[in-house]
Amino acid sequence: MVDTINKYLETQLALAKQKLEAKHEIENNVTQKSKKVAALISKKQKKNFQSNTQESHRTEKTSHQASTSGTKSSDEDSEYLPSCEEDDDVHIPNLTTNSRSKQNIKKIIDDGNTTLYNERIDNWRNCLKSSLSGTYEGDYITADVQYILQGFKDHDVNHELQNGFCVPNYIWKQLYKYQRTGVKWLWELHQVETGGLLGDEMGLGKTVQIIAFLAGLSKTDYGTWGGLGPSIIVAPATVIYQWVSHFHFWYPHLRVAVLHHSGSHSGNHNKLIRDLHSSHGILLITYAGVVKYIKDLLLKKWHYIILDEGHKIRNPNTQVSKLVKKFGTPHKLLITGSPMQNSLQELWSLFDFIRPGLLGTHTAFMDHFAVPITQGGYANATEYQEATALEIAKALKNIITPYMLRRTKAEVQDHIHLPEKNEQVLFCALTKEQRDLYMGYLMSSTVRSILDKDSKFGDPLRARVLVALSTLRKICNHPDLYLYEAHEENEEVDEETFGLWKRSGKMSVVHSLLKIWLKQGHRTLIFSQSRAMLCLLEQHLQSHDFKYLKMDGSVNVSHRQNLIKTFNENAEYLVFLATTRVGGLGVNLTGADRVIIYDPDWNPATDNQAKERAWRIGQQRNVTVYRLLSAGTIEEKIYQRQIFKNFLSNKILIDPNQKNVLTTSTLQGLFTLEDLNCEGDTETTALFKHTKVNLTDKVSSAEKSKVSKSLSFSKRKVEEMRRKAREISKKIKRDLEMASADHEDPREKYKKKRELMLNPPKIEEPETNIFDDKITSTPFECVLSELDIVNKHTKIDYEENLIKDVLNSQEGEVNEVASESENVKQVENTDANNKMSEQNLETIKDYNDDNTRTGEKSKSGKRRYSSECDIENLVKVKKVKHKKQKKDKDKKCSDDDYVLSKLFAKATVKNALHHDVVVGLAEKEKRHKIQEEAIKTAQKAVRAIKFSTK
Ligand SMILES: Nc1ncnc2c1ncn2[C@@H]1O[C@H](COP(=O)(O)OP(=O)(O)OP(=O)(O)O)[C@@H](O)[C@H]1O
Repeated sequence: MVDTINKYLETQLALAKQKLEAKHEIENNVTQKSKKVAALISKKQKKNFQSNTQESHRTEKTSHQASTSGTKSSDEDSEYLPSCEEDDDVHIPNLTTNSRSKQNIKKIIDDGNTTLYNERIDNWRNCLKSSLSGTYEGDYITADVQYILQGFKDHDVNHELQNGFCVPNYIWKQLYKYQRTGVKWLWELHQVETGGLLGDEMGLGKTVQIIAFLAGLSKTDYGTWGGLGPSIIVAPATVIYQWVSHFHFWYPHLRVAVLHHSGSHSGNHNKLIRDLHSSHGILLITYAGVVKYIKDLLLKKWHYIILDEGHKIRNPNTQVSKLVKKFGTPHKLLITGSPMQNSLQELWSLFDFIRPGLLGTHTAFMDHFAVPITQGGYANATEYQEATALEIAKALKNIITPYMLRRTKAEVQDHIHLPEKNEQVLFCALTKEQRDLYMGYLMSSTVRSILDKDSKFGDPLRARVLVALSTLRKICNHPDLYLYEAHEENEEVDEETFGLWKRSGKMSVVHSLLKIWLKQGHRTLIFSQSRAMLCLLEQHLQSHDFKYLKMDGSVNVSHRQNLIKTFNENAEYLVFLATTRVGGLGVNLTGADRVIIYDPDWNPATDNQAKERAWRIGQQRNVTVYRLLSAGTIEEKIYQRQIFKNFLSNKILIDPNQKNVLTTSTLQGLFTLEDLNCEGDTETTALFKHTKVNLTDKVSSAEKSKVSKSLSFSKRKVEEMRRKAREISKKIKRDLEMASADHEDPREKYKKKRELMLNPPKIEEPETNIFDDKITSTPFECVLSELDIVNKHTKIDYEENLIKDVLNSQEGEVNEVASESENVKQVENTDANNKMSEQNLETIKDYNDDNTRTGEKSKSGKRRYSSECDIENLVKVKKVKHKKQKKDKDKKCSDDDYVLSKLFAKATVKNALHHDVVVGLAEKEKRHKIQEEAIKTAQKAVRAIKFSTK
């Protein structure tokens, strides 16, 4: 035993030495220029830290206010500070200004100005009249006019629902079935005077459902307002005019005014509030606007307050979160496609708005719900913790289900028939220059001060880490974003080479992609976190004569909607450039069928929101999304973190490759530059090997068939091999059980358990269908998948707790059973409390029933869910597809394969992963684990009953 430990330590020592030597060699190869630049930048950063620290001491009081206001960092809501949405951007020289193609975009006009409003209403009435008489020649197309032009005569008839609720026929008939369910649900909530969260996945028409409901309300004589009273919709700046144009299209009758400096009203804002209030209209306002005008808004009574992209109030401590909760009405709706992004606390904050008190006080919720659920999700959680977490999560689901409606695209695919989506992560090679600069910066005093615990830097470590990470990200994007920081004020910029695509690995990939897509006739959305990067991309597009449009924080809010419309309707624009924050939320960009996410965000929801701009209702073509990552760099770590924010599965965390993943939690892990392993894989592709895009499979199908032939076995042989595998795995299990019964040395036991976890024996997949439809269709499960409960996990606490777990495993058993039964009691009580409110909301039951039915269908038809879950199932999906669809898919595959083969050939892309398969596998593993745990919980319950009778 001592021998083994010694041997192990020796190997580790040898490995560490080898690593150190390799590191020295790399460091020696860093050029003098790179070291000099890094030193200069580090010096500047240090100076900034010092002046910032002094500044922050001086303005401590005011900065505290700003940090809790939630407005400064609220990106696109910067209408009062037009271009400060991406604070840490470098201001690079604008070489593009002279030749910049003019974006001649018209404004959308809201109804803030009474004269203009009356003109619009007259125009609409004329259009209606002329369409009815068959002489329509207007320029204002609305949903009712469109309906008449399609030959229908009943546009002014209402569709009556339960308790006299009337929705105009022309709207009702154009809604998808699930949207009708949504409208009914909103009406149910209205009648019981409560708020709700409409959480449908992005692009399923939440806006339309809300407008249909409000239109219905205005047609229904009900309640103190006798229909629809004056209401407020709060939305991010980019989408407020989208609301205007949706209202003007679907329900032109209603007055919709924007309270924002871009709005059409003139004069005092109080006058607008008064006018709008008396005409029972809709006041559209940004989140920043709420903070600014809260006093005047609270002076009036409002019927509805609706938060679009309501996840913006997920942090309960921001000023805006606190202020929106001050409106007195019970009719509060929150709309978001990403209800929970990071933690359960966020869910609490959202529900604290729609139904204050439902989830208790913040402290009580954190103690009794958030903490146990979070603990149960850790890889090292005990069985008791896991079971408790599961039960509490179920109880939480029961509480919130009546007030939350969420449907996924997969669930409603039979209604909306979205085209296919292919999403891949491309690992791009850094250029030589980038590598050199990256290594140079890693050796700089800023990074050294972070890694050196005894460093004498006075400023907070956190600030230094953030600056260093953002500097590394700049190098990943383009060397010039970094080098420009070292520029002296009067230094000339070399216009020939500044921002040149060849100098950045990712930009080279963009260059190749755009060239190919131009030939293939695709149109592209490019998202970047950074405005400076967007400028470099813009310069590139101009020099290659690509027609493009660009939207970032500097574009006037009232122009944004028309910019989007122009792109969607005008195919000559090949590229739409946007910052992820301004263009990635809420808008419809279905004109594009290709999406490039140039740099990843720490929060996976931000990137997910961005990519959903193209893949939504209205998209006719297959969509391909490429996320670009610089291989081996900080971007890969960010991506891993993104994935693990989506992972709740213990099994994934105890994957043989987990060591690599968990190192991302250490500072050292973040400040390294990883090389490819011996198989040519990056860190992430090695982790998710099974999801790797393997072109050779498709390219040389002839060869493949040769190989498969030579490796084929008879059925009998396969059966025999399976039997053997089963026997072996049983034996290993038996041995392990016997070993634990022998009370062997806990260290030895730990080693064995760890070994087994790292190299699990191949056990056949159980036959059970883990995609149990009930689980899949439960909204809360979808939400849970976005819950981050493993991200704080580190390798060290994993290992330490694993040892503890092994040592405690015997004594824990009895205690667990006792305390668990107590826990079950608590949960039962919560269940009972919530039964009352559930009874009132019949629609939700209808919806769930509906889902179960569709689920059954899918079980036998093997149509849905599977495509998101594993590659094998994907093949099956292909097989059952209609011929034409198959042809489309094949075409898309060959298009995408062609693109990838080109990129691989140029060695600009090192590897590619199927993003949705990576996330889908995690989902599958999660459900598998949950089901296993449910079984264990049931077994324990039986044991508890037996135990209690003894
Ligand atoms: N019933 C419908 N008929 C026609 N078009 C529809 C219908 N429902 C939705 N759409 C269209 O689908 C697109 C997406 O709708 P919408 O913007 O309301 O989605 P969303 O769920 O609010 O998305 P996000 O979460 O991204 O904001 C819009 O272009 C909208 O006009």
